[in-house]
Amino acid sequence: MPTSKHIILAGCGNMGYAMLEAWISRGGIPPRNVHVVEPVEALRSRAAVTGANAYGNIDEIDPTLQPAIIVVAVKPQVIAAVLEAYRRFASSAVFVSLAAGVSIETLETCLGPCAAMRAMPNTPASIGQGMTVTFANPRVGTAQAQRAGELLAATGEVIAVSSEHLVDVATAISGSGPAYLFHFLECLASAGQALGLDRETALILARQTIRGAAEMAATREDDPEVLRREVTSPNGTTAAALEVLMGQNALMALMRDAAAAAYKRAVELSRAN
Ligand SMILES: NC(=O)C1=CN([C@@H]2O[C@H](COP(=O)(O)OP(=O)(O)OC[C@H]3O[C@@H](n4cnc5c(N)ncnc54)[C@H](OP(=O)(O)O)[C@@H]3O)[C@@H](O)[C@H]2O)C=CC1
Ligand SMILES: O=C(O)[C@@H]1CCC=N1
Repeated sequence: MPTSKHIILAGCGNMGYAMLEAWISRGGIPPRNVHVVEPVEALRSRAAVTGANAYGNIDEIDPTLQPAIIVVAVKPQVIAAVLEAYRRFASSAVFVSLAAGVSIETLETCLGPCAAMRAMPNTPASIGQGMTVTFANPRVGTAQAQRAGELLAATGEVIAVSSEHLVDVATAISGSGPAYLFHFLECLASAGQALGLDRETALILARQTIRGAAEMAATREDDPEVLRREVTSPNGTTAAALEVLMGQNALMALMRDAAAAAYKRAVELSRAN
């Protein structure tokens, strides 16, 4: 039997669509090989614009279709109910679940014994700048792992971890991380407004500063501390600000608390599912 090239994407909301955009615009995946299942009409139409096949329900798919990979991008709270209809693919396809906190054990409870992976991506996947952390069960064969890895690599960097709980840790750092940065952007712009800039100018300054700093951090191999020190003149303006941010480890403690709260929630979700 020839190897199937078909991919099912179950759920095409924020994260599913970010992946779909990357697969088609950067990953060289022919849209005709992608089958999106999404009940929300507007999201289904958005997916169809990429050229992918779009269905409101898994039962609308050609019953003879044998997908190689099924990417599950529905909310953790509904995944068990959703997977029921996918059991028929459990003996042939590799399942890649993006759901935060949903364990491999839960996936296998829903699907029966199957090749199952967890992948924790983030929304910069849509522009090929994503970070995805993966963990696979032993049923995932070498060829399946390679094909799933290639699919995820179209969205940016991919790292495989050897312990499942590290996927929950990654959820708290890279999965949710873009939201922390977007909030930092909001905060920096708001500070600019408080000091007298209009909102539009404050956002331009904050956005380009974050873009430039992120690019520098990504392209230079120095420790971030080195980059920070380069900005900080002795007794200058940055030192004055960092005294507020770093005094008593203020931002460090806040960041650790925030990430710990995200991790705790991932663990709660794993118990609820
Ligand atoms: N957003 C992010 O940055 C990240 C999200 N994730 C994970 O990705 C998953 C999806 O998150 P996100 O995209 O934000 O959520 P969204 O709610 O934006 O997207 C999920 C979509 O799945 C749809 N859906 C519900 N039931 C089915 C079904 N039976 N078949 C197909 N689709 C269905 C939902 O419809 P309806 O609204 O009607 O229920 C919704 O449109 C979650 O498990 C999350 O943990 C992981 C990393 C990052
Ligand atoms: O907020 C969430 O639960 C999902 C998982 C990581 C990012 N978004």
